[in-house]
Amino acid sequence: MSDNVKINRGLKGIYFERSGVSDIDGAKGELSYRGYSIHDLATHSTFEEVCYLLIHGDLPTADQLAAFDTALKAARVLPAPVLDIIRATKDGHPMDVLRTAVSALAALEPDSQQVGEEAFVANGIRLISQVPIIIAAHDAIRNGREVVAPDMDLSHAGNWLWMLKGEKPTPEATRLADVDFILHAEHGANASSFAARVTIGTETNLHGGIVTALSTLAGPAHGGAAEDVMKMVHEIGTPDKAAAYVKAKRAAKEAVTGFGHRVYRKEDPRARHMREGVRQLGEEMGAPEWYEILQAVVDAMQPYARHGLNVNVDFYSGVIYQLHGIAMDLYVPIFAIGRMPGWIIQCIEQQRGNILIRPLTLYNGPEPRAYTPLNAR
Ligand SMILES: CC(=O)SCCNC(=O)CCNC(=O)[C@H](O)C(C)(C)COP(=O)(O)OP(=O)(O)OC[C@H]1O[C@@H](n2cnc3c(N)ncnc32)[C@H](O)[C@@H]1OP(=O)(O)O
Ligand SMILES: O=C([O-])CC(=O)C(=O)O
Repeated sequence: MSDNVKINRGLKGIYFERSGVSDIDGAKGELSYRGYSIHDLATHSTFEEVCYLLIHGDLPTADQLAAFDTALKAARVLPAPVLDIIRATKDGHPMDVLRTAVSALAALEPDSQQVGEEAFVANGIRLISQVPIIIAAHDAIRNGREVVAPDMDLSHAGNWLWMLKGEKPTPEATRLADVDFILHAEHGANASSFAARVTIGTETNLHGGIVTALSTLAGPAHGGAAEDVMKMVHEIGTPDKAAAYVKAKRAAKEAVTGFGHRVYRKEDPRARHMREGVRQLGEEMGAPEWYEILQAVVDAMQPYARHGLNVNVDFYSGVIYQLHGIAMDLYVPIFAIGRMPGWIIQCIEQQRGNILIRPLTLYNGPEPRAYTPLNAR
């Protein structure tokens, strides 16, 4: 095989498709959804509005938003066999349980087999509502609590917190979860969205794409980072130990989790909103030490920042969840709640004028050789 072929390992810097959904300027550290800055959306919008924006292309009018919200609320229901499957798998990692439950929905809900834009939008809206319910139901079941019934008066974020905890969330907690979902909603050709596109490229249904995306999100190099950051914070223990921790990691050439990004060379623009959330919440709850440990890690990583190594979105989110008393293994599923509209619209984009995604690998195995039968080896 030719030595002249250029291999783009990890598809670094490769454009494989056009997309009208989100724009990332990695050099400037900027992100927008459908032309709207992430900062404006995180400050002024709700997750429901952002879902509408991502899926339909424009911000909704009040009537459009009300109709969209009604459709989302109508979908706050799980078929009983899915709850049985959650019970049967309750001791697994919540991400495995979530993926299994979404797979079960594909088998149980006849509409899920349909393809085409209309079907993807309808099934997408249903899944946006079902995913947080699966996560909350699993957490209740594994802790021996009753599954909490959805509250149709609450927003998407409020209802998720209500079903998770069984108590009405404060407006502040609801808003923090809402902003977290907005910030995680969409991010171009990230690994899980790309994987979903590969699946949809074979002309399969939306549930298949979402199951692929969930599998891909789970790893520590992608959505699993928030959980790892929290483990790191616990391991460090106090701010004065952060510098030694970072030094040891760098000496061992190991990644400091929550830092680094394939595209951003400046700070991930989403991190600023999460940082402010951690700082404020920590102060309000009389637990400022978590923020202080995180900032001590940031200080210790300063020498590497000039190489483009900065915090990413997952650096701060874990501490927010911890302050809310949410179990560490739920951090990746929470990311999935936020990323649902991004996956859905990318699956929709992929199937418009679809092309099978099928790159090449350059063979570097053994030269052709004679086959030896088993009894002669
Ligand atoms: C929502 C998200 O998915 S955001 C990402 C969440 N993941 C994490 O936080 C895990 C930690 N980070 C990482 O593992 C990586 O930065 C990734 C996987 C996110 C991106 O990786 P890549 O784009 O492949 O970057 P790459 O691995 O080429 O790194 C470039 C250089 O920065 C270094 N580097 C990258 N990330 C880190 C890190 N977190 N800590 C220390 N060094 C790092 C690499 O060692 C490499 O150095 P070298 O050029 O001297 O070999
Ligand atoms: O874009 C990426 O590679 C990872 C990321 O930040 C995300 O999915 O939000």
